Amino acid sequence: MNSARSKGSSGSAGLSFQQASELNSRKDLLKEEHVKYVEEHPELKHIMSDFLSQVLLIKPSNICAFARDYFASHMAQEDGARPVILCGPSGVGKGTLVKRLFQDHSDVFGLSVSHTTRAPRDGEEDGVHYHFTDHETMQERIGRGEFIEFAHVHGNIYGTSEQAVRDVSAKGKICILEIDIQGVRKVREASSLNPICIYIAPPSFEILEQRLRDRGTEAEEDLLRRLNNAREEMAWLEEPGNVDVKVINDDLDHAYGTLLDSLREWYPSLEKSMSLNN
Ligand SMILES: Nc1ncnc2c1ncn2[C@@H]1O[C@H](COP(=O)(O)OP(=O)(O)OP(=O)(O)O)[C@@H](O)[C@H]1O
Repeated sequence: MNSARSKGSSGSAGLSFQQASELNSRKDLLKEEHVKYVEEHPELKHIMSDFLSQVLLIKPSNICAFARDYFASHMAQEDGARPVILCGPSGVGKGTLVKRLFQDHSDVFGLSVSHTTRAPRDGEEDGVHYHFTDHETMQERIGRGEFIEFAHVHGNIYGTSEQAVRDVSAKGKICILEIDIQGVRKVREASSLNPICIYIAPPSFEILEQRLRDRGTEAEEDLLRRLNNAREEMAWLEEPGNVDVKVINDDLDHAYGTLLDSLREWYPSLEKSMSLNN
């Protein structure tokens, strides 16, 4: 007994010193691998903490049965978490509505991380603020059709990759995309993202122009260019089959309510998280 206890006191009963140190090295290696895996899969923490919150909230008497139902429905939702595109002419209020969605339901919705060829600024983290890349790689990936939209701005390229959208779904969130009509066409025709496309429409062209003028962010020439584009864009968006739903942004509260109602129809499971937040 005594000798067993004394061997056991090193934590490696019956092992030679060399075996014990090999075992410890393997344990350290395994621990490192586990930490790396968890860091590479932030969705794991999200899924587990979400599950725990639900258990604590509902306090089911049969936790195993609850876990079975929870994960069955959670995973079904993950598979079907189609991204949502908000589209419409410049100045219609897309940004205003998206901002409000995130203020009220940041746990439900997520934004994709864009790629850029510009250098990181102080405090910017790769994979968090942007995916930083170089011109050559970005051009190659654009050529392979990996980006749902991209733009050249001041000598740099910015873009949204399909993978960045899938990463949001993998974290259990619904990806909200605010992209232009060309991006919408591309995503709908040439990708497997299968987005829900919501057209945010102005009550009238005159009101659209007034909003752009009141916003005061564009010089006259740019403003007229945007209005000119808006006519074509709205004509395309009005064509049957090009969008899934149209929300007229008349009164902001009313439009926001209609938008939430539409989202609830596509994502019945949102009802619970939304009512918890209100
Ligand atoms: N329902 C509304 N009633 C009155 N003003 C509104 C309404 N919705 C948005 N606005 C205002 O209209 C202006 C344009 O809105 P916003 O910037 O959100 O448009 P946008 O569609 O995101 O434009 P862009 O595509 O150019 O970024 C803003 O000044 C905003 O405060």
